[in-house]
Amino acid sequence: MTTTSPEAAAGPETIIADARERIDALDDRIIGLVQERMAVSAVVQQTRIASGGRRVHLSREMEILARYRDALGKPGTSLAMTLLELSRGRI
Ligand SMILES: O=C(O)C(=O)C[C@]1(C(=O)O)C=C[C@@H](O)C=C1
Repeated sequence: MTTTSPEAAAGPETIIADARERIDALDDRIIGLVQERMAVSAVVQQTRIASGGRRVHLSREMEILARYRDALGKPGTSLAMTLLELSRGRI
């Protein structure tokens, strides 16, 4: 008797449509997390500015860039730069 996985039985169009649904759901969650990150970052920046500091904290940004690069390689650095730009605006 041969066994067939549900994926193999489904056919390529169904597999692709199902996977795209999962990708859309993941993107919704990622966008929500980015928006949450922006809101939390705004709290940090506003608190620092209100106590006489600057909006930007470069050594903290270096830690974040290194974290993303270590996890995702060179494109991770670009992703972290985009997240930082979304969170604190352009510098
Ligand atoms: O961690 C901080 O001190 C922040 O202000 C947050 C944050 C960030 O979005 O990660 C934003 C601006 C700073 O330049 C560094 C980091």
